[in-house]
Amino acid sequence: MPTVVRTAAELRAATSGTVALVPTMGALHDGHGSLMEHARPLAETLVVSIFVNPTQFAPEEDLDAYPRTFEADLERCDAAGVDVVFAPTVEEMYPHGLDGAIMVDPGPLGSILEGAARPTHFRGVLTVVAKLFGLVRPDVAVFGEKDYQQLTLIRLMAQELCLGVDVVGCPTVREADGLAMSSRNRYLTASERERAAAISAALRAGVDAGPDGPEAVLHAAGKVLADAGIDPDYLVLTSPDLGPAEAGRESRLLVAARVGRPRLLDNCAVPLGADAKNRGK
Ligand SMILES: Nc1ncnc2c1ncn2[C@@H]1O[C@H](COP(=O)(O)OP(=O)(O)OP(=O)(O)O)[C@@H](O)[C@H]1O
Ligand SMILES: CC(C)(CO)[C@@H](O)C(=O)[O-]
Ligand code: BAL
Repeated sequence: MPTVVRTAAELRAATSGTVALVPTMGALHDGHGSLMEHARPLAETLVVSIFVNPTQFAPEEDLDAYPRTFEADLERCDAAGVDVVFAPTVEEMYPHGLDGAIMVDPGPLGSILEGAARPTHFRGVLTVVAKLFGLVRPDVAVFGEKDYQQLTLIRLMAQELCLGVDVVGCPTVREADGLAMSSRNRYLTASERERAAAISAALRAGVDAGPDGPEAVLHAAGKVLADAGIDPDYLVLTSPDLGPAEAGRESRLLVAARVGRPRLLDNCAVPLGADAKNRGK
């Protein structure tokens, strides 16, 4: 079993050599498993953090209801060869309280897409990730592409604040019908769960329409969502770094939609126009 540590002092004693970190909020599934597998060969010590971070939840969100499955999480970490599970208390992470703390400003990229729907979210995410980097001192940290804007912002933060951590992204792990795995999928009823498959189907339709250009991509993806009765919060095509999409280039198609209780996210790469046609040859 991994060594479970709760404080910064215990963490220091438990880690040595090069360190890889996989930050999570627990309720671990195969998506997290793939991050651990990816991270395992990258360093001598593999640390997984499990911390449901209050500052990234708005008051009306599901902080209290967020699934907590610590014993099962430990088993999963054990199976993935994790050395250390860092599961701090809120007091350990926020010794000066949740309001009085210094917070990381995510800048303009933090207020679009997810940030438009959750205005304080990325401030909380970047702050806790910066703290985790400071506590764990990883050489490398691994995050999922499922939360693409989060990954983009963490990469940017590591560069701009010269944190000396190599930020690595991993592909999204999906259920058999294409739905991106997510801890919040458990909030879906059986009929919502069936309907939710349309989100990844919409992305696939968007990719297929890539050779015909950006408008065709958005139209094809939007139609699949509409046919399933899903009204997306956003469905956008951007450049890989979340700027404007450029014809003839690789782009990113991102979607967020509420299906019943949870807000589901997904995204994928979409080659556009000439680029997509060339790849098809
Ligand atoms: N299906 C997935 N494939 C790959 N990585 C994933 C997947 N789901 C989550 N991750 C990654 O795991 C890390 C921890 O995420 P988190 O604990 O919030 O899980 P989650 O399933 O995304 O939960 P939530 O439902 O709250 O969004 C993040 O880097 C996230 O991008
Ligand atoms: C990166 C993270 C662990 C920070 O709390 C969280 O946002 C998540 O699980 O994606
Ligand atoms: N994986 C993103 C965490 C959140 O929604 O708070």
